[in-house]
Amino acid sequence: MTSTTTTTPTTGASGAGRIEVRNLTKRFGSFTAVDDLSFTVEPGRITGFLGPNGAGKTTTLRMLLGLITPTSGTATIGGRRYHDIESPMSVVGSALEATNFHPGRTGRNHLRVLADTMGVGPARVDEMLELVGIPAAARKRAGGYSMGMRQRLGLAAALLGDPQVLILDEPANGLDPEGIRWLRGFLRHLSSQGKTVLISSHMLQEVEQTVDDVVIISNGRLVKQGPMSELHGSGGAIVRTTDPDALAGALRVADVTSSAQDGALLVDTTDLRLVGDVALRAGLPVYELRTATTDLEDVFFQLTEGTNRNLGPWTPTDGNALTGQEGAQA
Ligand SMILES: Nc1ncnc2c1ncn2[C@@H]1O[C@H](COP(=O)(O)OP(=O)(O)OP(=O)(O)O)[C@@H](O)[C@H]1O
Repeated sequence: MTSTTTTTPTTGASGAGRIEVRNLTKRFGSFTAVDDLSFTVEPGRITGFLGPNGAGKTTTLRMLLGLITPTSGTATIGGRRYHDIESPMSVVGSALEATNFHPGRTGRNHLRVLADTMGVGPARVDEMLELVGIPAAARKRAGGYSMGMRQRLGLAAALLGDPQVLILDEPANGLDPEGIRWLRGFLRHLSSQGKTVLISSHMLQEVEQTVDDVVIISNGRLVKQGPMSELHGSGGAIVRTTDPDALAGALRVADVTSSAQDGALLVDTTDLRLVGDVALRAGLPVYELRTATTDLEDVFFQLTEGTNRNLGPWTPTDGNALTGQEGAQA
């Protein structure tokens, strides 16, 4: 998959598509759902916003989208709070959940109503339905949609205004493997156009092949921000040869430490070429040489374990609970 990063006029040095969250806190009564959270999301990249259930992801996204008011701190898009953006839907497209459609209305009508409020023509509606792969289904009532179809309709709605920034809450939920593959390619295409793509998930593995960067939270607090590649860790390299002791000695001379592991050597470098060259000079055959990747499930668990709280005092009772407009101003 290509990952070309082009800069569009809207993503220049002004950081028009940059999301900045600074010291963001949200308390519900005495319960702190989001706790002094700061992170940045860059244009032209896909960022995974990750954390276990109840970590505070949706609450953060709702603050970013002006649906609830922060207790303190700021969340801005291109330097402005959502409510201060002139025509927000042409700057930010979002899908906070996939169940929020009027069941009696067809997918296409749903989009047309939205398009009307945004001053977008009907041709764009059909174009978006085509783009997300549900042009035929769009003539059916949304009440009969599968979860995957609702996700696609939500995506089409988010894209109607051709926004610079896309914010999707658990977009892979309900998609089959083919759907997830499609979503990955689709989001990659958008980010290669310079758009900012932020997607939340409670499963690192679900998005590991999709995202460039991660922001991991637990208990409402940041536990890690950085490129996805960092999570795979500099776990060193694994090398297998006929005489591990001899190779360990040769590596030591080259200033590289190593230790025995299951008949192979775990080498303290990720420079595979160096290890191969050392083995060659030592006259040792190499049967296996690879980067020692870390198990992502373990990484996620280690980063968030012990800090994960149980669900807070409030649990949504139905699918629409999280779209409540508490604190929202039109
Ligand atoms: N309106 C509210 N009133 C009280 N508590 C709330 C409210 N909204 C969310 N919470 C609580 O805040 C915490 C964070 O919830 P949030 O939905 O943001 O988590 P999440 O990371 O999105 O989790 P999930 O992956 O399960 O959607 C949870 O414990 C939740 O019960």
